[in-house]
Amino acid sequence: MGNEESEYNRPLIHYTPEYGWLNDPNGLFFDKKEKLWHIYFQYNPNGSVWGLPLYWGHATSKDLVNWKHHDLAISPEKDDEGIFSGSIVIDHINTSGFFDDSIDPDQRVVAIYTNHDSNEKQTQEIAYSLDAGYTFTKYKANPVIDLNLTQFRDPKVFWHKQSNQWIMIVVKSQDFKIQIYGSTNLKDWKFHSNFSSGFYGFQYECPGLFEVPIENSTKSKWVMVLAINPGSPIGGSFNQYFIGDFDGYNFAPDDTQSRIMDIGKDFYAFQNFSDVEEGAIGLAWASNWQYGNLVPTTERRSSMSLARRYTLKEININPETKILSLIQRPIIPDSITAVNSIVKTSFHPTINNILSLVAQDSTGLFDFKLRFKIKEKRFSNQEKITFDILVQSQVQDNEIDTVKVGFDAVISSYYFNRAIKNKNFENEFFTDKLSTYMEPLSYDDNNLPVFELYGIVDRNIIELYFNDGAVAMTNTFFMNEGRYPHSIKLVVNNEDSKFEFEQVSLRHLTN
Ligand SMILES: OC[C@H](O)[C@H](O)CO[C@]1(CO)O[C@H](CO)[C@@H](O)[C@@H]1O
Repeated sequence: MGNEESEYNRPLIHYTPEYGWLNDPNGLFFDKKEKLWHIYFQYNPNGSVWGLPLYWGHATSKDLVNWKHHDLAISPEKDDEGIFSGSIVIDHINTSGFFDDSIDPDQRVVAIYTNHDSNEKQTQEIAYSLDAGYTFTKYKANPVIDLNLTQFRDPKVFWHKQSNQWIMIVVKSQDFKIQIYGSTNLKDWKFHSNFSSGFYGFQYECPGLFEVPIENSTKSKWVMVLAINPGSPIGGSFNQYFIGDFDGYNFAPDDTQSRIMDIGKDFYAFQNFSDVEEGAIGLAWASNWQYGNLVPTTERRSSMSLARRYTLKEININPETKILSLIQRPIIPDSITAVNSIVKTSFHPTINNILSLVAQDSTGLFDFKLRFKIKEKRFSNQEKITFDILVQSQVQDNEIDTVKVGFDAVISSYYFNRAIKNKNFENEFFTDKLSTYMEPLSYDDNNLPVFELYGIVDRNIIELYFNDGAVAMTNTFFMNEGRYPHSIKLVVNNEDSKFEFEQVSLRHLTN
């Protein structure tokens, strides 16, 4: 690993720019010809804070964890302007007329983005690429949609085969309207409808609409995603989503439920990839506008989340009711292997019988997977029956920094704690304790409740997936200068722990 100071808290497999500021993922697409993933992103190359001029940065990957940086993809015309968020589609049948037969149908790349001009006016523009997504030419008749507004942005476009048209999902941000437009050629757009629902917060941002397969079924549903910032129930930025049907003109939600995509503090501006060969894959910006510009990394600020595969499944939210929910599973290639690990197929922890994986010459990359049952179903509410996974730094100046995730069997809830006394970072909005109630994933033959937990730690970010992706929680954390994860421990808090682990895997990983 890069041992220089600025690298100790730079994630290994979560995308970060080489230098500068990154926020929203943009233009995510899969090049089917090259089998290559492309991410673009909101990028300030001139400093590690958000600022104009703002560009589309660009990176590519064959496996969604090893990224190759490329030159700026789309640039504003003036230094006090920004190429704000947007998306990319592959215009296979050349509806736009931008391409000739020399361009492979799987590489007919058209970007749709918000141009934020010096008067703060926000209009929707398009640009096409004749080299499969590395350089772009702006459409000579831009903008393609101009409502003379300053809060009108973040177009997510896709081909809706059922109604044979391009669909744009874009927000009138502070009017709390998701607007749906249609087009046959990406140049001329017709307003179809508005959709408003869920938490309003201060403003809508980064909307999206994508089809998600239902597990163990041939059916799928449409998922509308919507970013809110500020105004998250846990502070600052978050993504909510709605499940429903889409006919090419109107989105009809199944219910009035607003569902939260990721209950952590650092998962924002989610976008799904265009032209994925099967299913639904997406990722988000792993930070929060409350403190994103202030976190104690210097050369660069923030990273993307891991890419995740999305499905829908009915999950119990209480003993009586199941609801259809997004299931998220991180995409981790086999090239990520264990340097050392502790794997058990059955483990009964006690206060003195713990598991501790210590990495020599740590990469800072770890994961853990637990499947456990609780041996009793009734507890007095004065009891404390918990286990903890402790992610700890190396000892430095006789101190050690810890991030932990645990489970309390009495209230059937996971908890997370990233409270670290960091001399360089103190922020009132950097919420350090989070939790979620979980119904059991299943019950064993003796009707004992079974739960699962998967976590991946990558130097200064931890992604948690509860009950096989039924709930996800993404958080950054900042250990003191030079410190980063060196060990993982599984501990319990009482002598006769009521936990029976059917599976424990603690791994120190290398990429
Ligand atoms: O100054 C940017 C402001 O904080 C916005 O709320 C951030 O907006 C987003 C969301 O993070 O970032 C983009 C711009 O970088 C914009 O297109 C998108 O709506």
